[in-house]
Amino acid sequence: MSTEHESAPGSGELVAGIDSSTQSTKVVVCDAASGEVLRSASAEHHDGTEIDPEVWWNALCRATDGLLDGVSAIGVGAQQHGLVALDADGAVVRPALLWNDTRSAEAAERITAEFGGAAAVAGMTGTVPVASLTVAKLRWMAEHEPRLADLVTDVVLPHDWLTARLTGGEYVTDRGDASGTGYWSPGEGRYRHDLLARAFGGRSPNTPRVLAPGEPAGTTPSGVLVSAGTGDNMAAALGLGIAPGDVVVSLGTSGTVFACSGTATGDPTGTVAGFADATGRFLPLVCTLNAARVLTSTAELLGTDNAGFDRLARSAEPGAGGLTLLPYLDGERTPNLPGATGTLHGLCRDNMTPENLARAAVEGMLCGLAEGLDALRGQDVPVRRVLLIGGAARSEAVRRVAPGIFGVPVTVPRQAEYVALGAARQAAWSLAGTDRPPEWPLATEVDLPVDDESDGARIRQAHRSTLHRMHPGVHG
Ligand SMILES: Nc1ncnc2c1ncn2[C@@H]1O[C@H](COP(=O)(O)OP(=O)(O)O)[C@@H](O)[C@H]1O
Ligand SMILES: O=C(CO)[C@@H](O)[C@H](O)COP(=O)(O)O
Repeated sequence: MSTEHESAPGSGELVAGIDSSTQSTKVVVCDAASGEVLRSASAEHHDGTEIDPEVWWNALCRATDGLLDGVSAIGVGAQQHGLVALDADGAVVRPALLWNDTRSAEAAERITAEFGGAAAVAGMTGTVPVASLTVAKLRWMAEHEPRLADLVTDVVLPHDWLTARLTGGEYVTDRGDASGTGYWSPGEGRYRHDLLARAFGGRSPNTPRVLAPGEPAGTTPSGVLVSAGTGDNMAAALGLGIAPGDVVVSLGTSGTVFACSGTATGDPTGTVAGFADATGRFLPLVCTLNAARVLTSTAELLGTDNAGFDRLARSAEPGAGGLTLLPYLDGERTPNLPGATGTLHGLCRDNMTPENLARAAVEGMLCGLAEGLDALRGQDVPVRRVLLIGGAARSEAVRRVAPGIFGVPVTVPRQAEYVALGAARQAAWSLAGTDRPPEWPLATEVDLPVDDESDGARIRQAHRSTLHRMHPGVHG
């Protein structure tokens, strides 16, 4: 466990936000009125694509140990989509299957066809099922673990499970996280139990009650208010307080590109997931499976750490001497290539240097996300600037390369755990009982202009031609 920061408490009420993401749990304690972060801590999870939810609970307990004194309300943001399948006694029937587990890829294809095809299902739930979605994981379970599937009475998501652990009460969720299941309609604001039953062998298990934005979930046994919680990307949007024209690019385990929108989307190509947000609006989002770990794995290969990797990447020329990396190290979700592996293209004796390899990793990761920005534009989402967050946004190399590849100015907000901050802001909202969340100012660390678009365009073109050479079926 690490406690990262401590300063004098503010005068007002305190709220806490938790981010239970893929690699770790982070906690911030904030002043409820201003959002100023007063205390923070984190605890690691172990690697893998399935995990016993007790690991999240233990990490939450370690990270919050001694941190919550004086806190009046708490909120949980957590990784989206994970399947927590429970039996009649409330016990998990198997470890949770996470968003980055690709075993459900064929199941996703089958249910998309059964639901009437991509356009039809995008119209019903906003999102075309891929391996990540809860609905695909349920089908996989029904097909491959039928005896366990028979035991399932309730299906909840990671944040629902943690929230209920805090309250000791019924399972509840919010519209943001519910929208990532594949059996909830953001446009209609209701579950599609018919789709859930069709995916799960004809039977629809219980699903958590969907709370209204700002509605509390309950209290802890010691009387601390617990807010509804939400998915991690929805929490980040709330933590950043994004406005029209702002698009968030989050470089965590996943790479996500998202914006808030007043209208529900339903992209029939499946690239843009039509999620809901935590405030009553919508959150069109593109997700890649390979982001920060592309950099950390390349650093490991090169025998260096994050700082050394950064120095290498920054000393190579734009275009990495002709190297392109398709960084599908864990398969890929966008483009939908769950079984893919990575490709390093264009090697010759002259360009085969650690510097070029590091730079190709940065460019390859960012090119995938730039495709996401284009896909959002295709859904009429305005893209005026990118807000860059997540672990890999700390990388100086990423910061230098991103504006050129994205073709729009990039703002790096002041370093903070924005998922945890958004969960804390939701807690402050529930505590205040107001119609809207409290206004918390967003501080900027640096604004990065686009200084050489032509490099970015050239790099993206090289990335696209490698993609089409290796995966000719991918459109775009
Ligand atoms: N300076 C850096 N350069 C590259 N990657 C970094 C840097 N700092 C942290 N990371 C990586 O960011 C990732 C964690 O990011 P985070 O947003 O917390 O992920 P998640 O929310 O998915 O758990 C880790 O893989 C970590 O190694
Ligand atoms: O599946 C998605 C979004 O649809 C992921 O963004 C997960 O929500 C996990 O996020 P991180 O652990 O990378 O923050």
